[in-house]
Amino acid sequence: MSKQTALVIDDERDIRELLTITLGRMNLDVVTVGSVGEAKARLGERKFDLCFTDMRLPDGSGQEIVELIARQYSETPVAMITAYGNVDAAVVALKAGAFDFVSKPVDLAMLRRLVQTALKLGEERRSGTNATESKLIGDSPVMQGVRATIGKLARSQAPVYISGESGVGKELVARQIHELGPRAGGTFVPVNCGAIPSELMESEFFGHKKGSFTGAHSDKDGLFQAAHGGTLFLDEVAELPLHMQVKLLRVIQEKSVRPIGGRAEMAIDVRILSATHKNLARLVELGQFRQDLFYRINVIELRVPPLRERKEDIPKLAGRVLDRLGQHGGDGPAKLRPDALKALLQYEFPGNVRELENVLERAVALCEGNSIGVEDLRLASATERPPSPLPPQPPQDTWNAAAAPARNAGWNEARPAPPHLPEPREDEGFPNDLAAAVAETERAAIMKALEATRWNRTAAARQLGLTLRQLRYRLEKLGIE
Ligand SMILES: Nc1ncnc2c1ncn2[C@@H]1O[C@H](COP(=O)(O)OP(=O)(O)OP(=O)(O)O)[C@@H](O)[C@H]1O
Repeated sequence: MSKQTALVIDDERDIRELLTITLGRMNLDVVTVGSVGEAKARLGERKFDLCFTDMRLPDGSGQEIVELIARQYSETPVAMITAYGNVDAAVVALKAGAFDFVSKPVDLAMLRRLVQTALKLGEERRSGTNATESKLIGDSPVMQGVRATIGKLARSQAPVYISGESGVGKELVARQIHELGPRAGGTFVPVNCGAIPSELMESEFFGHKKGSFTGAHSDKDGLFQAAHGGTLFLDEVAELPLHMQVKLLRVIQEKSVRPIGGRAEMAIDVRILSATHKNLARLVELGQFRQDLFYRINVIELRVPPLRERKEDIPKLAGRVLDRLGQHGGDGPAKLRPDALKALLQYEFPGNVRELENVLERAVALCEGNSIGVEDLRLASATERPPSPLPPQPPQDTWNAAAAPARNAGWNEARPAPPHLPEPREDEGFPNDLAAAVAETERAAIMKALEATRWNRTAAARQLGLTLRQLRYRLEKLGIE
C-alpha cells in the first residue's frame, strides 16, 4: 500500500521541519509549502490524506485553505495550527470545517493522536459519497421507505423537519439529504440548538461586527454565513428560546441575516433541515414553540422510525458496529453468540441505535475470547428499565417513512461546541500552555459527566451536548480509557 501523504502549510521553517520529522516517523510522506498560493497549487495536483495549515501566511490566511478544502477536497481532514493563545481562530476554523487545531508550541503526543484520528476520519470520508448511504444501515421495509424519501427530499430545496426518538439516526438522515442533493458541494453545518448558551445564540447564528458588544474583538461570521450555499441542520430545534424563534423566522423569510452591530443585511442561501426528539406539534399547542416558525421549518416532515419498529435491521447494524469496534483492537471484530443476538432482538431499545452502539461497545470490553454472550450485553430487564422518555409520535404526512418510505440528523460533529472555558481573570494572567489548559478543562468536564452517568457514554455525551462519536473522539484524543 502506498504511503499516506500530508501537506504542511507554514511559513516558519522550524514548524515545517518539526512536522516533517514527526509525521515521517509516523510513516507519512510530507509535502511542505510556505504560502496559500503554493498550497492551492499542490492541492490541485494530487490528493492528500491530511493537511496542516498555519493561520497567518504571507499571502493570505489558513482559514482560506480550510474553506477551500471543505469545499473542494472535503475528503482531506485539515487541522489549523494556531498561534499561542488564539482560541477564537481555532473555533472559527472548526466551524469552517477543520477537524481540529494544534496550538504552538506543538505538543508532540497530542499531535500524534490528532494524526491518527485524522487518518481514520479521512478513511471514513473516502469510503465514498456512498459512505453516508452505506452508513444508513437497514433493509427493513420502513428503512427502505426512509431511503426512498431521502432520495426525493434531496432533490427538493424545501425545509425538512426530521422527527423521531432520540438516537434513531436523525442526524445521519439529515446528512444524507444534504449529500445526495445539489448542495453537496456546500457545507453541512449541524447545530445543536440545546448546546448554545441563550446569550450567545444570536451572535452564533448571525455573527457580529467588531465592537458590537464587550468581547467582540473582531468581525465574526455566524452559523448561517458558514452554511451559505449549503445546509444548516438545526438539531434539537425545540430547545430554541422564544426570542430566537422570532429572529430565526425572520431570517428564513427574508433569506438574509444582519450580524449583531451590522448595518447591512447579507443575503444567504441556506437550506434548513431541523430535528428534535420532542413532539413539536404538541409544543406548539402548549405555546412553547411558535406556530409560524413550525410551519416554516416543517414544510415536509420525515419520521425516522424507532429501532423496535425495524428489529430485522438489528443483526446488520450490530455487525457494522462490531466491525468498526474491531478495527481498533488486535483480534478483529467480536462476534455475537446466538443467545446474545436473540436477546438483542427481544430488547426494546428505548435509546434506539445509539443505545445499541453503546451496549455493544460495553460488551466488547467485557467479553472474553472475542465472543459476546447474553451476559456481556447487560441489557436492562423490563422491570428495571426507566419509563420510556419518548414523546408520542407526531402525525405522519405523505412523505412519512412509516406510511411510504423515509426520514432522519451539531455546534458538533465536525464542529463540536467548544468547551466553555471560564474567562481568565486579568489578575490570573494566561495559562502558559493553552492547549494543555483546554485539554484539562475538557478532561475535567468529560470525567464529571462520565462519573455522573456511571460511565454510560451515551448519557455522558448527551449531558455534554456531544454526539457519542464526538465524545469517543475526545476520549481517544485525551487518552481516557
Ligand atoms: N440506520 C443507521 N445505520 C447506521 N448507523 C446508524 C443508523 N441510525 C443511527 N445510527 C447511528 O446511531 C447513532 C445515533 O444517530 P444520530 O446521532 O443520527 O441520532 P439522532 O436521532 O440524531 O439522535 P438525537 O435525537 O439524540 O440527536 C450515530 O452513531 C449514528 O451513526
